Amino acid sequence: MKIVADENMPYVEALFADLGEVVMVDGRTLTQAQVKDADVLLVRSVTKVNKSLLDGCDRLKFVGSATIGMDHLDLDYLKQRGIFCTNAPGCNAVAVGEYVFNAMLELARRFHSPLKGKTVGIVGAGNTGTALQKCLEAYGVKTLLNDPLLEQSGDDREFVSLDELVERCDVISLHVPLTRDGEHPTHYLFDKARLNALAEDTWLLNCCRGEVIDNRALIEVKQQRSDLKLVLDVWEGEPLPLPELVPLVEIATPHIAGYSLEGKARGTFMLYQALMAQLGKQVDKSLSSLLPPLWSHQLSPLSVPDEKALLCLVRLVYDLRDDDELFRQRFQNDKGFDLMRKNHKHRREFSALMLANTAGSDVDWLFELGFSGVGL
Ligand SMILES: NC(=O)c1ccc[n+]([C@@H]2O[C@H](COP(=O)([O-])OP(=O)(O)OC[C@H]3O[C@@H](n4cnc5c(N)ncnc54)[C@H](O)[C@@H]3O)[C@@H](O)[C@H]2O)c1
Ligand SMILES: O=C(O)[C@H](O)[C@H](O)COP(=O)(O)O
Repeated sequence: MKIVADENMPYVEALFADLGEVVMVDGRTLTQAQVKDADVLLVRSVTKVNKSLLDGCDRLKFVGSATIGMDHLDLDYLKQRGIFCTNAPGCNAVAVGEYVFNAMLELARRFHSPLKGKTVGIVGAGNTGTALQKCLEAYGVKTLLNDPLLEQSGDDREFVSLDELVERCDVISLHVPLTRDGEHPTHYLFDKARLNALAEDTWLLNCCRGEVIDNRALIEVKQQRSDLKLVLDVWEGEPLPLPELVPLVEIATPHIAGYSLEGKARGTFMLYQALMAQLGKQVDKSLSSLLPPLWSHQLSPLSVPDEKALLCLVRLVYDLRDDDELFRQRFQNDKGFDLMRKNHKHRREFSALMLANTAGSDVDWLFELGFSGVGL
């Protein structure tokens, strides 16, 4: 069996080498010739899997994407060809939730405007939106949710309309798939009119897909409104964001919100499980055996952290300012965006940090936030 896999997918050798020949490729530039004799194709979001890539790939039986987004996959074509296709929903939800929470704490510190006390609107309350909601609720921040599809499906959380969310929230974070059809398309969901409707001093964060915001309109609006604060991890036209937009953004990163070591490993492992099921084989490897152990050092908070101390704790796990700085230096270099993603130093999730000696102190909410506790 020949398995062709994106080189930005960790643990492929460890999980798939028993099953056949593994060939690692650059997913962005993958060609038909490289996939021609593959039985299994493992991709990330940068590979468009469609007729022009797969025409003539007669042996292909399995396509797996180690992502939640599926907008790069031509599902109708794959179905028509009878090629099994799967993705990895939820694999990077914690990573995205923690990235966004982290970014909000950074904005709060930079603009002397505490996160505690604000109302945060979450547009799209699926895996990543819910992970963010969990962090915010652990910290005691009020959230409003907008998700017409979940609302219609009977999800028992409380939902509001997008107009109401925009009107009532101090902070808005986007967590929807990129869709162009159906009753609730998300392409340019934040167009010029909606951007203009944002309340004064709104913080707008986008970690889902660049095209959910009209980026040209965003430039125009932001040039008129210095009160708006932006965090963008995703960009229209990736890997070439509009260069005028980057300096207008407070925190700018190259589509790495989901790039925790745990998140990427979960993505590969979910594809391994799916392929084993397709082959009728037993899963004989475990995710925990692949991941490095939790950090051996433990931290003993002496008192309940205030927002500044919480940010220090969060920065200890992942200092978002490093990626922001690097991105500004490199995004215009040849392949700068993709190289930064390829060489991204895997960050851990909050759970890698063990908090000790917390008995008796009022810090249970830190465990709700995701940190590990000795003996928990
Ligand atoms: N930056 C990153 O690294 C990164 C990582 C993970 C996911 N993503 C992107 O974020 C998206 C969301 O990820 P997820 O794991 O939460 O997906 P998910 O499918 O679990 O949740 C998406 C939610 O959005 C809702 N939705 C769809 N259309 C909507 C609309 N018009 N208005 C409001 N809600 C709507 C859906 O009902 C669903 O509940 C993915 O599709 C992917 O494109 C980016
Ligand atoms: O849809 C997702 O899950 C993420 O956007 C995706 O994982 C980002 O990483 P990539 O697949 O582009 O490496």
